[in-house]
Amino acid sequence: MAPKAPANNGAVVVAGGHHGGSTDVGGVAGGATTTTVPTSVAANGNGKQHGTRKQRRPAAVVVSPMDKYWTPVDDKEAAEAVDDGGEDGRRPLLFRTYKVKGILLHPYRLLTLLRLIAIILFFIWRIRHPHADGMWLWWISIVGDFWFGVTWLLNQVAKLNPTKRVPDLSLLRQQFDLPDGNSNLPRLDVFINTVDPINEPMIYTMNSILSILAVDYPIDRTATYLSDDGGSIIHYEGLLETANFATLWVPFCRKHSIEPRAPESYFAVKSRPYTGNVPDEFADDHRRMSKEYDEFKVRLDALFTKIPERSDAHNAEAKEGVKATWMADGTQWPGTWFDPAENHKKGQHAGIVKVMLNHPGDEPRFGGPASAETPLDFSAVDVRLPMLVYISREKSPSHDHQKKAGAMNVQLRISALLTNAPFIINFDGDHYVNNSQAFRAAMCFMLDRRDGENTAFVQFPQRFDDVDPTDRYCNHNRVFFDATLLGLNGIQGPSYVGTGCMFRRIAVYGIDPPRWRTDAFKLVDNPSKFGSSMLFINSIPSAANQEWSMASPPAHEESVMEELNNVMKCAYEEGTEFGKEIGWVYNIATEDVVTGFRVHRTGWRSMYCRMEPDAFRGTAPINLTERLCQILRWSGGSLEMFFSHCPLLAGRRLNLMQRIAYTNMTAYPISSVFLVFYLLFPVIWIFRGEFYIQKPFPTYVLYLVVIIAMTELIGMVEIKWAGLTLLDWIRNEQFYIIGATAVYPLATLHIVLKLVLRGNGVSFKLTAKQATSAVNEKYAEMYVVQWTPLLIPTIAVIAVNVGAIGAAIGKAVVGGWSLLQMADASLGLVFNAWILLLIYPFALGVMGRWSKRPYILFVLFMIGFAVVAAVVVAIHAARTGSVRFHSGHSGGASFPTSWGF
Ligand SMILES: O=c1ccn([C@@H]2O[C@H](COP(=O)(O)OP(=O)(O)O[C@H]3O[C@H](CO)[C@@H](O)[C@H](O)[C@H]3O)[C@@H](O)[C@H]2O)c(=O)[nH]1
Ligand SMILES: [Mn+2]
Repeated sequence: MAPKAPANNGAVVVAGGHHGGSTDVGGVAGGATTTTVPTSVAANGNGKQHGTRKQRRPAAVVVSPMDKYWTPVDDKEAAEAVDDGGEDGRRPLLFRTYKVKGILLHPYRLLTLLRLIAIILFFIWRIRHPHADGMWLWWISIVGDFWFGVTWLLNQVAKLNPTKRVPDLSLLRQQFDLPDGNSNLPRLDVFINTVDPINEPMIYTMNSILSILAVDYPIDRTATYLSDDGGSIIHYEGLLETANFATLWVPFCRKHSIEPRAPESYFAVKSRPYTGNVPDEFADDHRRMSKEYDEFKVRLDALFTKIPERSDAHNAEAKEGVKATWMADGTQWPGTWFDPAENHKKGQHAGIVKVMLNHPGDEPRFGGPASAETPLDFSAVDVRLPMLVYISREKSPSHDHQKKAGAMNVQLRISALLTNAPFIINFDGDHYVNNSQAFRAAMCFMLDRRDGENTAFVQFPQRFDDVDPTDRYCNHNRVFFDATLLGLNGIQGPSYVGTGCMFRRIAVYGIDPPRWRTDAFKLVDNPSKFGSSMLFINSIPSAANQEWSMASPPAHEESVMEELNNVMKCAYEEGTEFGKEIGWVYNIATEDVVTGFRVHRTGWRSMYCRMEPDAFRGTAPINLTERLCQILRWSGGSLEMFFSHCPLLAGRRLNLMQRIAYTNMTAYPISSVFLVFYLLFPVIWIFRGEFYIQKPFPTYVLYLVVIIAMTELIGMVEIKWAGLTLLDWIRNEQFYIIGATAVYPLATLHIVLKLVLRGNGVSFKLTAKQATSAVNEKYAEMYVVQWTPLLIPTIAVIAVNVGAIGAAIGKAVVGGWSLLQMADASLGLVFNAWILLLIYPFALGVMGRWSKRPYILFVLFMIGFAVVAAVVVAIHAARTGSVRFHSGHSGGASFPTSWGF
């Protein structure tokens, strides 16, 4: 997204340097969609353009209402950059920095300060009044409230300086694209991972690959590496089909400048404005492509039957007893077989690397007119395809493969030998490029003159296609992606959260950023930590040079092929620093956060890049159980990181605020222990009458009301600057509570067991992706109830709170409450009802299909209250012989707290 360029600002940049007084920045290389609208042109002839004012409005970037409250803060720098016009080899200014306008920022900070004062006063007051009906509960709640206060503060301080950075695509184009259609942009290796063609439907992975191949980036400067952790021939042949289909799809995308460039998503939208240059051919081409794509999908599906049939035929001939899986060329598949056999099963097979599309060379190659083989006219389109490589690393039962992190470290070495691009971008198999300008956008940060060379990675937000409109399970994580990460962006940069992140290769290698290099600095101080491959070690210096450009396609000599085999062996990493100081970090369920942490700790910074339309999109687990498993992995991994890589002790290269942010990001599951206590506390209601956790009660409630109201106020300011909806905010609260009851206590327990008993941490369980195309019903997956013990604690919390409300009603019927007691009791009820409201999405989740009619849930709740109330009345009647109203004495265990927010 891009805040509107300030209209009357002399600093709206058109750097003169390279292009003299040229006003043409609308180069249409590779299907670019940039438009230039010169309003007045008065170049003064010396390369500086004082009289020129242009509104540059890249068509792919739309001004969003989310940007209303932001204002640019780098006008001066931008103006200076225009003045020196890139002279003396100075890099241009490729993004603009925005901060929240004072009208929101000042109240936001002030409210934070006021709430801090309020909670401090609250604690002082509580400590001075140690009165309660149960002192042990009082103590627990004091510790709990203190912990909530601290974590709230940790969470909040990292958000006090939100910073947005908006890439300037047209300036990048102007600075790096050459008039002859070539480009000076740096080279980029794309990593994409998959494990299983069923659990991660292959159609996603192949769509993702197609969208990457069709990206608007110099064709000879990207190479895509698919890592297949299943060693599956289906992926291998699927990728061959895809490479083949890409010869039509990619030129089609370029010819008509279509978006998005993943066919499944493209064809899902029925109509959209045309932005290409050959509108009269579009309708025909579109129809043909749609047909071709359908046929392509049929071919992909057919692989699941074709290959077994082919193999059966071969096996019948061979008659050896083993049922091998055969490749099309009549040789045995080195990876996993359909009928697993020794050395041909998951977790035990040879390594495979196969270049499917070779480097295309740096000369444009135009297609031909429509013909029998090529049904579309590509005579004015560059039909080259970027390089594409299939990798399946060696697996053996004697080695821990370290899941995704292990796969990525192999990609790191293979790509170093083949293309060795200074930059790397990574995708999960189900995430595709939704905005063809995304790679360029990330480059704006890497190449900017300010902190570009100290920037290790550019993280994009994760956006999802398959989430239901109300985002029941908070899959979008809007508060995190649109508020928290902008906060970090104002410190040392966003944390690395996985898919959709561009890296500087040497930062992944653990090398120091320029800012922290001393005179004694050596790029490779100790080669052996990189392992034994000299080819790999020798590739490091060129990876450090972002201008480094491969003159010719990589050679596939025998020696290189041999070395490729060597670096993907399980044993390669023995005695090296891979998984520790080099590459993606091992032995943790969230390799992403901890890898980013290591990079930040080395002194690098990172940048956050949101754009409109979304850069990348993917699928999210919308089944409650899958979603809970996912956050179990995340929270378990985070907590593990808190103990194994303690952010507080990270050293001076990690900004103090960043350290605080990482502490909060990793220690957050601990809060749940207190939270569960609070949420289950109403159980006392059911068995006892009056019960106060803090006396004098009215003052206590007053404090809580103030503190909670302030949280909500802060939240309301936050949703304004972050551009969130109220629902986004509520979902975030709700899922926090659901996580805190269902998952975080378990994650905490896991880690305690691991620390105390040296057991295993939380492991990486793949989230199953649903195949949307396979089912007719929308969000069908959301209605599936999959039983898991993870559901128990939250169900217990629901039961306790329904029980508490029912008991209160029952007691109100039979008890003789005074007005004051009634007031106390109703406060208690508000708390119970509030808990139920927060847990509501979970309750819907366990209702399965019934949740299509949410009123059923209310009916169930009512029945629950009535039943419990009736039981209370009945017990009372049994005890006293009759139902006498106005007897016993009962009160409210009113129980709001200051938790969490
Ligand atoms: O042995 C394995 C297991 C997983 N993966 C890949 O890892 C990716 C992420 O797996 P997924 O099950 O989709 O996890 P998510 O929770 O959806 O992933 C989020 O969280 C992960 C960390 O927990 C990050 O690595 C991801 O980038 C981020 O999208 C997928 O592409 C998998 O193919 C492998 O390559 N090998
Ligand atoms: Mn995923």
